[in-house]
Parts: sequence; structure tokens; C-alpha cells
Amino acid sequence: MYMASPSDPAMTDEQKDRSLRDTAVGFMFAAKDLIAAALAWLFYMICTHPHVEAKILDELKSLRPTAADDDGAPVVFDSDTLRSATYLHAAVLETLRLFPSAPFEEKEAAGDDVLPGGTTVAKGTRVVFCLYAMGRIEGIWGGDCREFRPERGLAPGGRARPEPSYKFAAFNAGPRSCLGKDLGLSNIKIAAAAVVYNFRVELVGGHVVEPKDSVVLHTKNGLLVRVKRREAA
Ligand code: HEM
Repeated sequence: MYMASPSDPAMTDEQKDRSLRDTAVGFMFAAKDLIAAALAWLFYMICTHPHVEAKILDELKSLRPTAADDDGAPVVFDSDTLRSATYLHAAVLETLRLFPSAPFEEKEAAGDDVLPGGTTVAKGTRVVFCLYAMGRIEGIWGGDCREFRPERGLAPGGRARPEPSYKFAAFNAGPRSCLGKDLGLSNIKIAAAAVVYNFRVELVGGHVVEPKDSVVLHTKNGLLVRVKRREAA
């Protein structure tokens, strides 16, 4: 698809090459860094919210694993099976709300415009906004916006309750939003489900976990954990 795109006839060959190169680099970063960062924060949340870990585990136990542990091999779940894991899905999105893997977003005004708050922006102005901060604004998420609460993303009865993309913008919104959203979420859930089901992950005592100031929201000092097989935990 990307070899055929962009199809804008006004683009020069050089611009097309550059667009293709940038997209390829984007895919590499997306597949590696954004998913890895999201997984680190998800496990930080799981370690610090044992009741969430218990709920994810209960949900996984209610599903049919893709590979059983008859021979002692770890149990895994595929993406089709995990489609009904709505609590795990909500926990991943809640993690991305508080710790968006891409914490900043940048836009350039295509023409003179006025932002909803009344600020005027002239054509060509670059506007940078911080998704990390947006996840912590009471006016957007309510008084408990700093709490990690997967239930926020669930309707009564446990069904997923999607938020508008302009409110939950971890995958960007509008025509340039993330093309790998479903694949990314699916990768995160497959990895998280396999680890949570088979292992107990505990933070190493005294290890300080805080965001690193960078274009991808990594943890500043990594995430030091102890991992134990569940039956031995
Ligand atoms: C947790 C995982 C991911 C997150 C949080 C994420 C987030 C984002 C964000 C915020 C953008 C907009 C960037 C910008 O405006 O400059 C974006 C764009 C994009 N993402 Fe992802 N992404 C993830 C995973 C993936 C994966 C796995 C792929 C592909 C395999 C992917 C492919 C892309 C592509 C191709 C774009 C550019 C779309 C365009 O400009 O038209 N992403 N992503």
C-alpha cells in the first residue's frame, strides 16, 4: 500500500521517496519502541495495582488458551481469543491514557485558524501539545484523572466503552492517526496475557519508576522486576 502511496500528483519523486522513507522509519519505531514502552508502563501499573492484576488473571482463566501447558510450556493466548478480554483491553488503554508512548503531538496550521479555546493560530504555526498532560486534566477525565482505573473504559456489564479519538489521543486523531493501532494493541495484549497468566511480576523494592523526558515515553531507570512462575509464587 505504501509503495503506491502517496498518490498526490503534485508531489515530486524526491518528496515521494522522503515520505516512503519516513513511513518506513515510523514503522520501525512503532513496532519496537512504542509497544515496548507501553508494556513497561502496563507492568508498572499491574505491579502497583494488585487488584487489577487479579482481575486480568481471572479474565484470562475464563478464556481458552491457544496453547495449553500440558507439557509444562507457558500458556499463550492469540489475538482472536483475546478479543473478549475486555478488562485487559481497558487496562492497556488506561495505561496509554496516563503514559502515552508518544507523549507529544505536533501539528502545523494549514491555514489561519482559531482553536476551540479562542487562541488564534496563523497559517504555518506549529502547535505542540502534550498527551501526557491531557491524560491528567480533570476537565477531560474527571476528578479521579490521576488514578489508574481500567473500569473507566468499561460499560456496565463489562463491555468496552470506547472514548472519542480526540479525547483519548494516544494513537493521534484525524486523517494521520496511527495505522498500526489494532496491531499494536493486539501485540501488547498477547505479550501481557502470556506474562500475567504464567508469571508473577514484582517490582524490585526501592526502585524508582519515572518517565524519561524523550519523544518516546520510556521509563527513566528501566523497570526492575522479579519474575516468578505462578505455581511457585
Ligand atoms: C502502543 C503502540 C502504538 C502507539 C501508542 C502509536 C501511536 C501513534 C501516534 C501517536 C501516531 C501519530 C504520530 C504523529 O502524528 O507524528 C502514529 C502514527 C503511525 N503509526 Fe502508530 N502507534 C503504535 C503502534 C504502531 C504499530 C505497531 C504500527 C505498525 C506496525 C504503527 C504504525 C503507524 C504509522 C504508519 C503511522 C503514521 C500514520 C500517518 O502519518 O498517516 N503504529 N502512531
